[in-house]
Amino acid sequence: MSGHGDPIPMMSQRGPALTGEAHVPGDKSISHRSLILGALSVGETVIEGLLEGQDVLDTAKAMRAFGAEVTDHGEGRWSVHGVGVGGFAEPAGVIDCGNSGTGVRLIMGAMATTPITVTFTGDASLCTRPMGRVTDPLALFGAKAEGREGGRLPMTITGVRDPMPVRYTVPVPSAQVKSAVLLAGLNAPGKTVVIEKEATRDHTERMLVGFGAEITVEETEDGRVITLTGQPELKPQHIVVPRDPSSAAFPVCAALIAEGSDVLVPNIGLNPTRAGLFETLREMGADLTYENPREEGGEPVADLRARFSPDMKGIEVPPARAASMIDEYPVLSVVAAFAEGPTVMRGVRELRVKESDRIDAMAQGLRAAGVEVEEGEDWWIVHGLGHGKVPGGATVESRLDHRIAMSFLVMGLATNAPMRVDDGGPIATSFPVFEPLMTGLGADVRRA
Ligand SMILES: O=C(O)C1=C[C@@H](OP(=O)(O)O)[C@@H](O)[C@H](O)C1
Ligand SMILES: C=C(OP(=O)(O)O)C(=O)O
Repeated sequence: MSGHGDPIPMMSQRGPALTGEAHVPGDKSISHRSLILGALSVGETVIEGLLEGQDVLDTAKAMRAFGAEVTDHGEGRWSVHGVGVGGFAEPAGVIDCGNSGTGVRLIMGAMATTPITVTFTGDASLCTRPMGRVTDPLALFGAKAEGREGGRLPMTITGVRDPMPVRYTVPVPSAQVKSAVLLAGLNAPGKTVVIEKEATRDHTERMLVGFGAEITVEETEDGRVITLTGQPELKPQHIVVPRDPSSAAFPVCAALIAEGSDVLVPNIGLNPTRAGLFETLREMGADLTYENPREEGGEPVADLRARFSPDMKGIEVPPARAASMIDEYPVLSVVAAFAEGPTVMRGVRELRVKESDRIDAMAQGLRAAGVEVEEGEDWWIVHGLGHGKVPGGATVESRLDHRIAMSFLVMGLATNAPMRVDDGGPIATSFPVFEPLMTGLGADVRRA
């Protein structure tokens, strides 16, 4: 999907307290990886609870183009009949990853050590995002990339027949880059080593273990050292995708700011590489509890209970926590507007290269809604006004960015005047049931 349909203007406003249960969809990161690793296995992988957002559907389509048999059995149950490591066929057409950075970067890694030539593209947002961070390490294996200036899509990658294993220190905190190198390393002989100075989400490492690869992780002074032995035969898996903490963030934050609310968000994966937002909210004084904590599929899981929290205080978010909540800064900045005093967010340069420049998109929308924001290249400060004091009444551009659209629609549930976004269409990339889920809690969120 390189284009989007007509814009879908949406609005939200204060209404009754939010109550009830919010069953958010499957985790987007794990859904992409389930399809890709399933396609690289020999035999049939069954996936339950796959996120059926457009980003993941585009990855499913891509896996079919590489020769895997991908079947939708209904109600979130999918199967992938894989072609094995090194078994990708050359696709007949261009691989269009739509809006998805994760999709395009992981698939580039997965094909780079197979001798096929593949052209990748995406929508107007994805075509502005940097791909050099992935094609640089893929070149070390011997893959060649030709794209637009600045390493932008559309881009053609020619995979290498006799790849060399690599040792690579990831220069930016990015699970997508780390994962692309590991997926490329799957079809290189010997040991591929990836070093990350800051821990990022570790789903690829955990899932590779599940699929039967030989992979070790050592915590050292230089960071996390991940060693993968190439050319395994990956064994198909039965995967139950946990619910997405990044989607849970929206009903949780809505409940914290909307008067009188009490919402349960069951079965949320609390892998420490993903749970930074919830820790931050608790430090701000949010009434957010983890009920029924347990382990499922080797991951910590709990039911999140969020209640209206009128007395939250702004805090300095530890920069070391950034990677574990990188997609949650937009909605955190909304909560920060309703807390007392400044919330300081540093070490967040990566926010500038997401689906939009998220610091700029949020800062402009928050200012239009009457909230003071300061910003620098890798930091920003939201000056919270406190509960009941945020004016709102703005129309904000969502910039082809689902998280910007959802964040401002959450904001409108507690501002003095309604909030509008020019296009809620991108929400379907990660959280297609956002609108019915929020209205099911009692929120006044609608197409306008
Ligand atoms: O690996 C992943 O599944 C993701 C990694 C993160 O991106 P970066 O690797 O660019 O930080 C995150 O923002 C994205 O939503 C999903
Ligand atoms: C950054 C995101 O996704 P991606 O990089 O996959 O486009 C996101 O979902 O917030």
